Amino acid sequence: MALKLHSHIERVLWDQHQISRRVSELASQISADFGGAANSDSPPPPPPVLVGVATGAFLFLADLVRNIDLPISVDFVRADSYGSGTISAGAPKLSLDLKVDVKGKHVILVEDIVDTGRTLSCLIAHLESKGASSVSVCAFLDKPTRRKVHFQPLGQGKFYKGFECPDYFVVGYGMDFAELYRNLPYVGVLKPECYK
Ligand SMILES: O=P(O)(O)OC[C@H]1O[C@H](OP(=O)(O)OP(=O)(O)O)[C@H](O)[C@@H]1O
Ligand code: HPA
Repeated sequence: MALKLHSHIERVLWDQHQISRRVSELASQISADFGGAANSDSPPPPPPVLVGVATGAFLFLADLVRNIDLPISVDFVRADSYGSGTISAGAPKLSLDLKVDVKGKHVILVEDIVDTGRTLSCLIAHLESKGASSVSVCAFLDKPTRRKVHFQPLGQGKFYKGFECPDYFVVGYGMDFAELYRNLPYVGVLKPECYK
């Protein structure tokens, strides 16, 4: 395998400019939805807790929260199912739990990618069991053609999506293959020889 990172990429699907534009649109949408109407007499909803799904969401979460104009909290969970391969190994296991108490709070789960839907389905159920009053999902990429498990946001929660992803195993902007390529600033598809 060649040493230079970018030479491993066959095709870029979303570059840095497209990513940053879309992330700021998502952040504006969240700020508007959770900020309350400027001309309303009713109090704004309590600020949400943004929960990043480690490890893949780390860059998306960092960019998203810096564009949200509300006093939010940030936390992490981890649910492992892919190991070092490209196929989901089945039911995910929670291996890192929340620090923040989400009881009675609005939570936004921040994901890099939704594929089979197993991770989100497991995490939404977990947050419900912890008493969250709503759970929204903000996923940078959605691969709907791969869905195996239907999940639904909890309560008044919404599903915010960055881009719809074709059925490729993608890397970059937090997403890995065998724990590599997370540091690519764009999303791309690896050259076939790099999947070995
Ligand atoms: O919809 P699903 O089929 O459940 O797949 C989506 C999940 O898979 C990846 O996580 P992974 O388990 O690979 O861990 P990582 O975030 O550490 O890369 C990705 O970050 C999502 O969390
Ligand atoms: O396409 C993908 N890339 C990286 N991680 C993933 N987890 C599910 N799908 C993917």
